[in-house]
Amino acid sequence: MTLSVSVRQAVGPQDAARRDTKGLRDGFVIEDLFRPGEVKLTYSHLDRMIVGGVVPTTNTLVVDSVPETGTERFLDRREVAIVNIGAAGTVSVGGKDYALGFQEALYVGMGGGALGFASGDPAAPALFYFLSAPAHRVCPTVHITREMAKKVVLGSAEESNARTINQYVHPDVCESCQLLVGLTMFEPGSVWNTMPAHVHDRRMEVYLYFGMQEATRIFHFMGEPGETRHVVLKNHQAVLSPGWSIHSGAGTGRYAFIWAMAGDNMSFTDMDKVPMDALL
Ligand SMILES: O=C[C@H](O)[C@@H](O)CC(=O)C(=O)O
Ligand SMILES: [Zn+2]
Repeated sequence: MTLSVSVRQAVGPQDAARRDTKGLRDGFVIEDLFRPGEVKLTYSHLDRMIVGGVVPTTNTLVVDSVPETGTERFLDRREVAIVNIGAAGTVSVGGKDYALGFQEALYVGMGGGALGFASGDPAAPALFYFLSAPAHRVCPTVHITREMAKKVVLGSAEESNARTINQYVHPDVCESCQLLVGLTMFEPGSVWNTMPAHVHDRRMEVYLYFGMQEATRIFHFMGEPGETRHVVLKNHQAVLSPGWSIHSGAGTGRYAFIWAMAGDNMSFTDMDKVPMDALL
């Protein structure tokens, strides 16, 4: 089977607070996204976000019909954003090809048609990170280059969190219905993301950590501010964040991450900052 879908039901805060490590990981961590020759999708019931990895090798991989959506074609009532975190590859949308280099993205609007994924070199495949949310109108397909991203510089070396948030799918860069997607990169030696932490009950969020050495680990903090837990993540693992949960991590070495959100509004700055005193 080249396309597989696993479903994650929503987990509430009281349930999450009682879970052990395995229970937390089963609910929130996506461990195995990028398998050569496969499309691996996770259908989350958090705002119905679909999170996946597509790694074409010798053959083109196609995403066109996914039974879990209950629609004839995958994009009939959905939009998708694809970010390439591997070697050069091509995404075709309804027959039109878009060459996507490292850290380039493609937004495809509702009704875009079949998606085809190919790698330039099967021995050094593209790694397509795939994010899809329900959509209500057609927005144009946009190839988003690294230069097009809107850059927000945050943090400081003293706080170990000097970083740049590159906003890719964002109202100032590329129109979408629900999806907000970007890529956060760090200055050398800075390892903390999103601290002070925040929540946004209006939107879910998912982080994909990448660009890490084999031995590097992320300690990702989640949970209600007064009831925090951590999960330990390796390179290329993702973690789902419900609206009630903080989402902040520290790496034992260099990393980058892709954040993506879907939900009730498109306002990136609509966050409820969590005072440090509220964290327990
Ligand atoms: O709601 C927005 C998200 O949590 C991220 O954009 C935060 C982030 O990239 C960072 O602070 O490093
Ligand atoms: Zn957030």
